[in-house]
Amino acid sequence: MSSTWILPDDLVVPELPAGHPGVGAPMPEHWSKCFGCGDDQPTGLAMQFTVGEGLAVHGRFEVAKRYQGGPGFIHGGILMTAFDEAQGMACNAALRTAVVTGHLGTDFKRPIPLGAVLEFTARVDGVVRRKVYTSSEARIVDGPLADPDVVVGTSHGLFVVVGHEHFAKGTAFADGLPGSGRDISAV
Ligand SMILES: CCCCCCCC/C=C\CCCCCCCC(=O)SCCNC(=O)CCNC(=O)[C@H](O)C(C)(C)COP(=O)(O)OP(=O)(O)OC[C@H]1O[C@@H](n2cnc3c(N)ncnc32)[C@H](O)[C@@H]1OP(=O)(O)O
Repeated sequence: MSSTWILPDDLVVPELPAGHPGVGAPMPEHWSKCFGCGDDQPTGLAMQFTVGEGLAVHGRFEVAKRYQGGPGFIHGGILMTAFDEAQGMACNAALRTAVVTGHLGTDFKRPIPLGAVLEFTARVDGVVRRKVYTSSEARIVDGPLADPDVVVGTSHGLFVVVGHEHFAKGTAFADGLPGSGRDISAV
């Protein structure tokens, strides 16, 4: 069973941005302190991304023991976090602008064991004004229960393009600030 997600009739599929790197090119973290992709966030997922076909990206992470929900399996909120990050990175690659998550819906299709290496394929399906419609699926590609033909989870999300003023509101509470080329990046 899967939840329903209807794309709007006025959806516009964006062109690839100029200078878009080729399929397989590594994508840097968008910020070193990000819980999803940062390399300076010790409890985070440290997801790693590469450019996919068209408006898609691929992301990976290994399910560490600290991400346990029920005994032996990933916590559902961690899987949603990984989908959030993957779909946000797809927006970043396709549009090269800052976005935040407005809505995210996930179908949990199979239990995912600790130690599994998950691969996510996430893409931008289209844009309406500031709204960016995205989708993603996850597979276990290594470790326990690995089977790249089985989709273990799917996600649909609506991201919203925001300006710098959105993040300016958070600077007083921030743990570090993205300020250099290393700290924050587009593809
Ligand atoms: C994360 C840090 C990144 C830092 C650096 C970024 C650079 C890198 C760039 C990219 C990489 C991305 C990788 C990140 C991955 C993780 C992302 C997250 O987890 S983000 C955290 C969770 N999300 C929030 O905290 C949003 C909280 N919500 C808000 O701030 C506002 O509600 C916001 C901005 C989403 C919309 O507010 P308004 O006032 O600007 O705009 P209005 O007019 O309300 O909405 C615009 C359109 O969107 C629709 N909309 C808004 N929310 C919706 C919803 N929940 N469902 C359906 N439609 C929604 C509205 O109906 C409207 O549509 P109509 O154009 O009129 O048709």
